[in-house]
Amino acid sequence: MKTFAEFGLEPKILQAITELGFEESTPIQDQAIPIAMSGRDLIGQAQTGTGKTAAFGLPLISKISKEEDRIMALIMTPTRELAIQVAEEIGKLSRFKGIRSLAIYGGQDISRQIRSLKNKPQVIIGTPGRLLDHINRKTIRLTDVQTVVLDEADEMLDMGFMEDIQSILKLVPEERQTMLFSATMPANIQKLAHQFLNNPEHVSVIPKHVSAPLIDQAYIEVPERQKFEALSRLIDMESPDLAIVFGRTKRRVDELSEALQKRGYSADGLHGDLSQNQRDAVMRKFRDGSIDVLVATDVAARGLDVSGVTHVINFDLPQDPESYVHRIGRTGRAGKEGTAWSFVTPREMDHFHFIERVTRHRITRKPLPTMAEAIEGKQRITAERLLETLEKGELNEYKGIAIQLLEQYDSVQLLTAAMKLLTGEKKDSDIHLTPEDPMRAKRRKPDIRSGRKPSGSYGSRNGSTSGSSTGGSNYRRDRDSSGGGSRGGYAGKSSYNKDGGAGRDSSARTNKPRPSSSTSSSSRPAKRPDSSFE
Ligand SMILES: Nc1ncnc2c1ncn2[C@@H]1O[C@H](COP(=O)(O)OP(=O)(O)OP(=O)(O)O)[C@@H](O)[C@H]1O
Ligand SMILES: [Mg+2]
Repeated sequence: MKTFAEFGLEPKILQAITELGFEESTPIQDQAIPIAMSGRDLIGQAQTGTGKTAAFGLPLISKISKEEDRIMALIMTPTRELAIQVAEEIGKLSRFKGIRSLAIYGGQDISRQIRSLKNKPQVIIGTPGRLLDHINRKTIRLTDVQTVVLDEADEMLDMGFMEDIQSILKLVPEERQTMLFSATMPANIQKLAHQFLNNPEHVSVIPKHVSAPLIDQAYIEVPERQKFEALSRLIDMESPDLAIVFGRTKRRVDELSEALQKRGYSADGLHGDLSQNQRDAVMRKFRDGSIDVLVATDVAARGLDVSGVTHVINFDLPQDPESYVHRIGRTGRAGKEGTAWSFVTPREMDHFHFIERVTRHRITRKPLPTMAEAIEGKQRITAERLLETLEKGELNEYKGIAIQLLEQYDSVQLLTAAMKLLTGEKKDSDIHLTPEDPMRAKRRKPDIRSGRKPSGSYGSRNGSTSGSSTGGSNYRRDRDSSGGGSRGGYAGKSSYNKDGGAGRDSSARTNKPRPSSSTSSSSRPAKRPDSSFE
């Protein structure tokens, strides 16, 4: 760990870092910042929540002059919410230096973006489709770009952005610096690296486990039809400050957030079929704590940094181990602890063990919380709220009536009644969730059956700046070989697309804003239940 001053960053940037409360650099920052400052291409891998944004953001900002009136740096992200968040972090880091940055993403009024572009931002943070749209309209020119970052690089590849990225990078000068970052770097990232990077340095601070160390991981074996009861008991028992619940499909997210609301939880849903205004509103509510539970598809799995998220719950198991790592990584960030729970139906045990194996983490099995534990959890919270109110004081207005009541009734009984009222009865409303198909174990390739461990992306290159990730994650290779990226090696894959479409009516799907360019949409494999991220 270093102090940021040791990187030779200018005072105005150091001032911003101090203001953000960063005291020491994180390991990925230690390793990546000097290389990035030197101008070399870089592939950076480090656990979720360990400050990769600043690792690429600080060197990028330090190279740009305030006087520039051209786009000097381009950061691409797979989702809109992440583009917004990264733009905010870049904004904070460059505040005193006076660098102008702008998020460019689908779903937002394009003429508004065009107006903002007139302010001559030096840093653009965008999703590929909308970027291409601007490029085609000639509202964005990339001919002066010196630095390109692909955040969540493996996800961009996975979502089928390869062609879009190719088209975009063709327009960026070749003598640029290019950096790829993610917590997971499957072997096929080499394809990206090969094409777009020039003799990159690999920085990997993944120790033994790819998942972040401060996350307590557990699973509950539960049949599909009992999942909702399990969820409400779990939330009651654990009383999270903020929780993210991941569902497999958009329909699932809609049904689940509605069901939670019916039961009296403060929850809302996020997925790719909502309008951007709705998406923004949900994220705003979650960030300011006006909802406690965010129910989301994998659109929220990558990169999102919301402080106070104490719990991640995989209501449905994710499709692949990477997604598991990123989903649970929404908690346990920046040195804080977090808890991740996964619901596993009996038929999904093989798939779950596969996730355990690839992530090299044994996940503790826990029993379904009992009704008594759930009630106890709720009562504990009520007692805490009561005591907080007591400590805050300003209770005089209520004293008169309290004294009167105490003269007439037994104090224990009175308090008990007050607690009951505060805790609230569980509303026994009619909850119906459409069952989801189980997530199946992938078909094994011979090299896995022969006992070779999946390697490469989760390797134990222990803090080194090693050569490359050859060797590779086996299951990624399966996925590639089984259908050009649009179909994977997972037996149940075809159902995801079907469910994804069925989640909303087709008019909702056509709402999905697409870039006008023909380059971007048709070639994209619709491999996820919620592929309308960007
Ligand atoms: N040196 C630091 N000291 C304290 N906090 C930091 C430091 N660097 C970054 N942070 C904070 O840590 C949090 C996580 O950072 P960031 O979002 O960059 O993580 P990440 O590695 O990109 O994670 P993910 O893989 O999930 O995208 C942010 O709130 C960020 O402001
Ligand atoms: Mg990140």
